[in-house]
Amino acid sequence: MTELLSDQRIDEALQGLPEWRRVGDAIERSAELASFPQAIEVVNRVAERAEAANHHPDIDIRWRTVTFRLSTHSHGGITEKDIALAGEIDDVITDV
Ligand SMILES: C[C@H](O)[C@H](O)[C@H]1CNC2=NC(N)=NC(=O)C2=N1
Repeated sequence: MTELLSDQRIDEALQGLPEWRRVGDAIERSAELASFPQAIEVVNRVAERAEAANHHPDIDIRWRTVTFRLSTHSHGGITEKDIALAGEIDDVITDV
């Protein structure tokens, strides 16, 4: 059962996600890639992970900088689904 996380749990989870920060009812991180094509490659790989998880980030692409914002829209806030996908996004960025 997906539930909204407490502020304490969010803070704990962000300890393990040092690139991410809380922005209101979402968590967010940016990454600067080596090129625009590489930024798009990251977005495509994240899209595959998101589809597999049936959980989708908001994505902002500005040249080489990609910003991912995660919130569980159906719950209006941050759930474990956001924490899990954030970890997967970090893996994609590290591996690209
Ligand atoms: C019908 C489908 O399962 C839902 O709309 C999914 C799709 N992806 C989603 N992504 C996010 N971030 N939040 C959701 O509530 C959500 N719901």
